[in-house]
Amino acid sequence: MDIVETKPKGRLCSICNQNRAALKRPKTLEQICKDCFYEVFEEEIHRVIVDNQLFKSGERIAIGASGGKDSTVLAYVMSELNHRHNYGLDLFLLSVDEGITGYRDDSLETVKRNEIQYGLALKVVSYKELYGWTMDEIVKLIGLKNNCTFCGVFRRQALDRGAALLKVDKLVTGHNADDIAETVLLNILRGDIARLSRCTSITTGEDGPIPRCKPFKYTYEKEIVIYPFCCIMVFISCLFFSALLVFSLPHKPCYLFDFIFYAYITSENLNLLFTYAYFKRLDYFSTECIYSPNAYRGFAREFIKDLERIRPRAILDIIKSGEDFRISMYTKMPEQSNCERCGYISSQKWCKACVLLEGLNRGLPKLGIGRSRDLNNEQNKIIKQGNETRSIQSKQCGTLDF
Ligand SMILES: Nc1ncnc2c1ncn2[C@@H]1O[C@H](COP(=O)(O)OP(=O)(O)OP(=O)(O)O)[C@@H](O)[C@H]1O
Repeated sequence: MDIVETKPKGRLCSICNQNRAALKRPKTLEQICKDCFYEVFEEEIHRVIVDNQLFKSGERIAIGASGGKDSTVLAYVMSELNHRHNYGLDLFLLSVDEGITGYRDDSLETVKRNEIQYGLALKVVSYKELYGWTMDEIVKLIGLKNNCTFCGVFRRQALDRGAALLKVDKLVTGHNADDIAETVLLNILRGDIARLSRCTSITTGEDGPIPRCKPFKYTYEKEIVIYPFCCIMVFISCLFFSALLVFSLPHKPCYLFDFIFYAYITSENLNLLFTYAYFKRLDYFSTECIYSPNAYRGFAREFIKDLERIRPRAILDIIKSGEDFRISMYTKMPEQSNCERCGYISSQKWCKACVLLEGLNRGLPKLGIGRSRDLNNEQNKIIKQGNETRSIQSKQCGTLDF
């Protein structure tokens, strides 16, 4: 009996030219099949790891695991590549519990499932344990405005403290290309030259206690995941507009065929929208933080998404511009030393976390908020007073050693 080769219906994958294309890559606009997508997605990350010599065999690596899309995909891809390419790494999941009821408690449940699914040991450190405060308590005191400052500063240190407890050599985070482009733009908008000069580095903190790496530096967020909810919204709105277009024209019955055709095209395009986390059926938590009205970053994000729509390379170009910035020799850069209070790396006498914490403990939470040059005087005052009265008023930092 002759075997009749049946060609798959629809557009073929532009890489293997055999299977039906299942998505359009946001980065390159190529239409490719699922299997080729897995391969190029994972191998691009492997190349980034190898070309930048991110790890050495035998190293212990903590994966900052929030339970969100990026870090879940990172944990999955890192353990896959570790096996496939024999990196010889000892991988761990590290989560920070900020104490946000209805958000972080739920996402931590996801990380606990990932611990079992990927067979990686999990360590959780909490703000309560480290600082004596949960984000719920902080927001009760300060309200929603500026709460991201507390959360961001505390998380950065909490990750380092957790990594020190795990005795790891490096920490990896799921910051993706979109996050990095946003940060470049924000640092330009804020005139923060010190941060601008380091925010595009794939590895940071090499002079500090635990270097951090971003293996997703060149990975587009849209390739990691597009929420099914977004897709459903796209689907509904496409249907709505095609119906509007078709039925607003004369000779309605003649256009019924067009309507069905539009609906078909829409569902075809919808098929192209689902991405890595979706195809791989990864278990991640997909709710935004309930306390995150970070309007300025949100504005930068929207701006970059608009640029990306017109020119998909815009994200990579912004990162490239950030990398190529050269800082004038005459620009005064902050000198790094150590916090006199907790020993954490800092360019001031006290690190930002200690200043924020002192403000919270004294019932003056706004003292730690604001531009750093306005803060120096305030900080010095707090430090002076803090040294005099700390034993009476301060809650102690947690017992975890840094
Ligand atoms: N609570 C946390 N515990 C551990 N790691 C965290 C935590 N929050 C953030 N991270 C790390 O920092 C990275 C960037 O986090 P951020 O919240 O800025 O972005 P995100 O795009 O929402 O990431 P994700 O989808 O992984 O939550 C995360 O991918 C993760 O590696």
